[in-house]
Amino acid sequence: MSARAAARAIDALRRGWPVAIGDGAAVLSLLAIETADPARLASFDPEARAPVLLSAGRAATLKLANQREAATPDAPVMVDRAPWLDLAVATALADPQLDLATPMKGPFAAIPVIAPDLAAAALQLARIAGILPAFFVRTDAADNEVSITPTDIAAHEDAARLTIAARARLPVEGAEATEIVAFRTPEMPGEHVALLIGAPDGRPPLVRLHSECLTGDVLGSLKCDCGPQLRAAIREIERSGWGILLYLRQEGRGIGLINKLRAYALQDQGFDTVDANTRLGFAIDARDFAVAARMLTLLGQCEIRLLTNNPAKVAGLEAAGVRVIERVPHHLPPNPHNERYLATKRDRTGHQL
Ligand SMILES: Nc1nc2c(ncn2[C@@H]2O[C@H](COP(=O)(O)OP(=O)(O)OP(=O)(O)O)[C@@H](O)[C@H]2O)c(=O)[nH]1
Ligand SMILES: [Zn+2]
Repeated sequence: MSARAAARAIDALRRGWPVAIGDGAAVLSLLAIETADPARLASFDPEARAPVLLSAGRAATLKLANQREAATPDAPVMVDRAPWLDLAVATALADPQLDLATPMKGPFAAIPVIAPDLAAAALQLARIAGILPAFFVRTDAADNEVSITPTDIAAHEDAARLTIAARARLPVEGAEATEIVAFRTPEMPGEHVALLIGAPDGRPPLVRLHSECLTGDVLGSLKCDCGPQLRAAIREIERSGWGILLYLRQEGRGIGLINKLRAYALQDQGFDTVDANTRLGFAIDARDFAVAARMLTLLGQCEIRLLTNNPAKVAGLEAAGVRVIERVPHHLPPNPHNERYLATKRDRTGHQL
């Protein structure tokens, strides 16, 4: 297992360099479409034979000729290479921003996915790297390519590797008796933090899992309810006597800031938050709440009350061994810009009202 391999692979993909994923039995060599250029594509695939790896959500959006219904939007699909499928066409396949502007060439045909486990790992790596989940693929590795295994990628998001790195007193607005605890793993670029608010009194703590939202938390975006929810959670925990706010670096429900902003651009075209993620080729919610469970466990809290409207957070914590004895609703008044977003969460992602 090499964490270094995953870090190098992420760096390579973002720079437009090829990466090989192998598991001993097979290898897939990948060139990310978002960061490729024509010269790199030509040297990666001189005979223009490499098929395109996409996610099922993207393939369904593109109405690929023989695309079978896949179980999840982030499952792998491969598209046969045709001579006219050059980088510009591949970019239109990868990037939904162009869907309404570019009349699709085609017909595109799906082929059986080569090395499905490796292909799924490749899409996961794209999400971690914050790039569009779309690649040219070859089934051999070139010399000098960064090479990586699915285990390396899994280690990158392995909650068990999380440890406490620092803690300090941090009076915050609305809760002056607060301590901040920062966590990290060797691999993860973003540090998760916990605010311990008030003093433990023997009762299970009131806990809020807050996923990072730069636009809402910091910039005051009205498109979502994150900023007000964050500040209200601190006040409510303080009022309850004591509890914990986990600030999880899961920007954009785990797809990263750039891809979230791509989803916002699709929302500007009329798609809702669910369809925008699917059209980009990501799961509707890519977060893994095992990381939150691990943080609570490291803080010695295995039984909690949870401030949320999202049953998936309850289920995620329970599955990772934290008992949620009560779900406490966390609603804030809507504004004209986030009404539709909140309605979509209620109607399509199981949020409770
Ligand atoms: N991909 C994507 N992410 C979004 C969008 N709007 C907000 N987010 C992200 O969604 C997350 C908000 O999550 P939370 O408020 O913690 O959780 P929740 O699932 O709404 O559940 P609650 O606990 O009921 O608030 C943050 O990571 C935001 O960046 C969107 O349109 N697309
Ligand atoms: Zn937000």
